[in-house]
Amino acid sequence: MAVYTDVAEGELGAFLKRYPVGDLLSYKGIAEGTENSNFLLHTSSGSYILTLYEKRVEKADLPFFLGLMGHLAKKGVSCPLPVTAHDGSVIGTLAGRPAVIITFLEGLSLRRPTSMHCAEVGKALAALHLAGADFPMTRPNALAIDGWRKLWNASHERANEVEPGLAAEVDADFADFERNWPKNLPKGIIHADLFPDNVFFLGEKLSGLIDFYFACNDLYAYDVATCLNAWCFEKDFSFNLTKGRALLASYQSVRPLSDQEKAALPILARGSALRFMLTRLYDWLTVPDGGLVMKRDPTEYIRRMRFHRAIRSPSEYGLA
Ligand SMILES: Nc1ncnc2c1ncn2[C@@H]1O[C@H](COP(=O)(O)OP(=O)(O)OP(=O)(O)O)[C@@H](O)[C@H]1O
Ligand SMILES: N[C@@H](CCO)C(=O)O
Repeated sequence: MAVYTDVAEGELGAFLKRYPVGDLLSYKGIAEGTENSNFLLHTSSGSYILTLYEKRVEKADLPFFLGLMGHLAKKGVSCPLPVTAHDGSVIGTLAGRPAVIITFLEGLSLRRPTSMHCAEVGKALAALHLAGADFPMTRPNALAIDGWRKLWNASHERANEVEPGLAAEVDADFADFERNWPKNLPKGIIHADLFPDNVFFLGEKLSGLIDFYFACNDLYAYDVATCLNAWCFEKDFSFNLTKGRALLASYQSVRPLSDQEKAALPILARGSALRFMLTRLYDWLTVPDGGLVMKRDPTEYIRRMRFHRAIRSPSEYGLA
């Protein structure tokens, strides 16, 4: 459930008068999502999404996220467009939270993507990387190695409760990443959280990308590695080579990977698996049960870390 902050109808009606969206007809909270409070609005001019930003999104980062969506949409990436208020501002305040209205995207996210969907994602990710190349703002990745370290320090003591031996396993990974993490690969704007719940489809065609609230400047191949983790593993934690091949081939049909990027995929995929394991582990250990925050299982990403550790050649991901 991701409606942390409730909004009264009168308050919302008054807020909407600031935007060229017509009159409010109805609204409801959206259960999906974990980070922010989202509402679906129906107004006399159509459908919109209202987002109230909660704890993890820094207000100072909002101009980057919203500017990026506007930039990408202008360049033909199908993503929500922030609605500008009559006074020229984009970020307002509602129920004591920073609040934004974005356009509604048609489509559905998938629970069981096929290799055809993986191919669509690969192509869209590469198009996003190209379209972001001339975006003028920058944002460092708050969840790069230093950020992982903070999460790990906060979780280390209780890590073995989740999986016996996890503390020593992750300590060894950190030592490896701090020595060997690739630095000189092509870099630019990445989505950094392009999971199936953030991609909409109409049938087999991708209809849009959402949730740019982890977007930042980092290695393009790291974003590819995150997608391999999020899209190409089955529920039994096996890697689906057909899906990997489809995602990577269609990514490369738009933006070919260099030999260095290909060679780095195993360590990037392992690092990305650690990053999602750590945010999940932190929530698992710190967020009270039965609360509003949806906790995700960290062990799914421990399995992925182990899979990548055993990779001997990037061709095992289906790289041509
Ligand atoms: N522009 C949009 N068009 C249609 N639906 C949207 C749009 N933006 C968000 N949604 C809906 O709201 C839900 C939550 O959005 P979003 O993923 O941005 O939230 P979040 O709290 O940041 O979640 P998380 O970071 O966990 O993915 C989505 O799953 C989708 O159902
Ligand atoms: N995609 C993240 C959650 C929120 O960004 C995960 O699956 O852990």
